[in-house]
Amino acid sequence: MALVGLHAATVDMEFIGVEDSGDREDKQIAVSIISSGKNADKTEDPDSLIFTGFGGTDKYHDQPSDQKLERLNIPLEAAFRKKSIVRVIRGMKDEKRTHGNVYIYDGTYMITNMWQEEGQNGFIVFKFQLVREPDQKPAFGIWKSVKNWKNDLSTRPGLILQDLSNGAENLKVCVVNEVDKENGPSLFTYVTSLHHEVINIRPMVDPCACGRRSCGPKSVFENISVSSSLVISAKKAGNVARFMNHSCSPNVFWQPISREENGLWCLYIGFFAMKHIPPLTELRYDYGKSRGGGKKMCLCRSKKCCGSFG
Ligand SMILES: C[S@@+](CC[C@H](N)C(=O)[O-])C[C@H]1O[C@@H](n2cnc3c(N)ncnc32)[C@H](O)[C@@H]1O
Repeated sequence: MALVGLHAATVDMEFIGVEDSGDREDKQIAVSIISSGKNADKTEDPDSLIFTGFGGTDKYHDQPSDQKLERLNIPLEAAFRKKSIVRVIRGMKDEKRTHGNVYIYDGTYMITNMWQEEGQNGFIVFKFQLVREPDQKPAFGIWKSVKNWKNDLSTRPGLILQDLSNGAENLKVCVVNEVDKENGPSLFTYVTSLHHEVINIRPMVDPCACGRRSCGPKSVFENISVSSSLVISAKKAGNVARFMNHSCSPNVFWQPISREENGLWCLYIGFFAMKHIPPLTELRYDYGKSRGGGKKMCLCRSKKCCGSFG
């Protein structure tokens, strides 16, 4: 199938992608749509939407005449009749943006129904009902939920505590358990900086031997051995990173990093992305395994899960 066109239909950012269907009867079939979420497109249900057909409008975006089964309504009708899959991008107003919408790719849908009805101006419009295919990760639905939670955090499912940081962080750190009845850590202090004993690693300045003027001094670390039993523990106190879970298919990795603070070098644990991480994805790293295999049963549910960790 060759991609025939991606057509802009109205200024509300309603697009449909159309392919040559290879069928003599149905020359073109809709393969993707962008719904602006404005006008008559119903967006309350995150798993379905009603998409309004095209046509019947004038340059002032009024609708002075009926929509007909022509132009872009034809490939939509073909996708309905053939029960073919349509990729959907859904738009939503976002208060942080003064112009336009936020658009989110929401996976595959199927056109399950189409009908005609009287539109706002009294003329006939086409309506297409699209239902999201099952077993897909939430995308638009999550975005909508987060918007609702921002307005009223108590509506968030599994919420135990609204802000674990008690105002110490700019954004609230919610404690949520959607899995079982456990109530989260009882003896835990939220801290935003590392509480540590001074670790005596000092950089020494070494003049470079290359002789070039532009070349500055070299910094080398004083070769002292840090005790091999050095432990950074977040058991009783820590920040949000302390709640990151293990995964056998992690999206971040950890690394010790040293940072100078008031002339002293301090060790931290830094987390770095291993791949592109879409918004609202849980950050998880590989806890590793002790020799002879992990001691805890792993519930990471990734395809590559090896059953245990720790
Ligand atoms: C550093 S805490 C992570 C935060 C923890 N989920 C919590 O609510 O406090 C580590 C503990 O979380 C649990 N955990 C983390 N990842 C897990 C996984 N993939 N499977 C099962 N339990 C896990 C284990 O009980 C582990 O000892």
